[in-house]
Amino acid sequence: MNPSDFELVLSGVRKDFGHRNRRFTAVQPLDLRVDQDSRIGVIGESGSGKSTLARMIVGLERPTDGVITFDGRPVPEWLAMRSSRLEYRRYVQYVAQDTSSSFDPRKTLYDAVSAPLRFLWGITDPAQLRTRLHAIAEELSLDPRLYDRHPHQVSGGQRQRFALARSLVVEPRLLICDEVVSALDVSVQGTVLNLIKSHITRHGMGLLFVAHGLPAVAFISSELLVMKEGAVVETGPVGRIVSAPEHPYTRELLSAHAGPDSARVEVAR
Ligand SMILES: Nc1ncnc2c1ncn2[C@@H]1O[C@H](COP(=O)(O)OP(=O)(O)OP(=O)(O)O)[C@@H](O)[C@H]1O
Repeated sequence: MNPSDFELVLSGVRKDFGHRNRRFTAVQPLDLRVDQDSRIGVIGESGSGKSTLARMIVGLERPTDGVITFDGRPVPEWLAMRSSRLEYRRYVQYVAQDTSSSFDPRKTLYDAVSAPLRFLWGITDPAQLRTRLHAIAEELSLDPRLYDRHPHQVSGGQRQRFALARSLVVEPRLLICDEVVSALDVSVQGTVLNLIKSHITRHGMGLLFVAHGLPAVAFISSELLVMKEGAVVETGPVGRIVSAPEHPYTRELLSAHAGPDSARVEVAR
């Protein structure tokens, strides 16, 4: 077994929010298996439960029912003790869309991107940190001189790439991207998607990619999970779903991208 191999298993995972008569189910009972070869795209309209699913995997939300295990160990156990929590953060990294709030405005981008190397990997040697940070900047087509700036002193597209750099520099086994390109200009979206795709391929990482936009998801994923009102209504290889969707809701999503002005749905190879 390769050291980067892993197995994440969701069994009967459900998430409810609210209390008593205001209670509702954001994620219906769901089973899913993710490993180092997975490129899973999660798609669905706003409020369908995609982010809640991602947040449960990283431990930002606790399932109401069901179990999530990583290499056979339940996520709450990974997160219970500091040492295993840090280990879990080395294995599973999460990048969300709202990059402005995920960066400390008082810290430079250098501090932000080097923090996980210091805290999760215990790397403190400045020369080593600099080498790693320069390498990841180059890979994400970022000018390393931007590291001296604060998060509000770079563009939204650059900040999103710094957020990716902060996760990718950790070299996780599983990368979870939650709407990482939605707020970007269409031209920058393509660049960022290509960068993520080449990075995960080169480093052999599993990917769970959450987005509204089918073209982005289809480009980067090999399997799709279509969610509607908290339920998975269709799963399967991207190529099959794009060419022959079975569920009416999937057909609806596809037709929303079929117009002459919409981006073409490109399927990952
Ligand atoms: N902490 C919370 N408390 C209460 N309700 C929540 C909470 N987080 C999410 N929800 C609700 O759960 C449902 C699913 O939300 P979620 O963010 O998972 O959807 P989504 O598919 O990711 O949507 P979007 O694409 O807009 O991000 C929504 O109705 C949302 O309002």
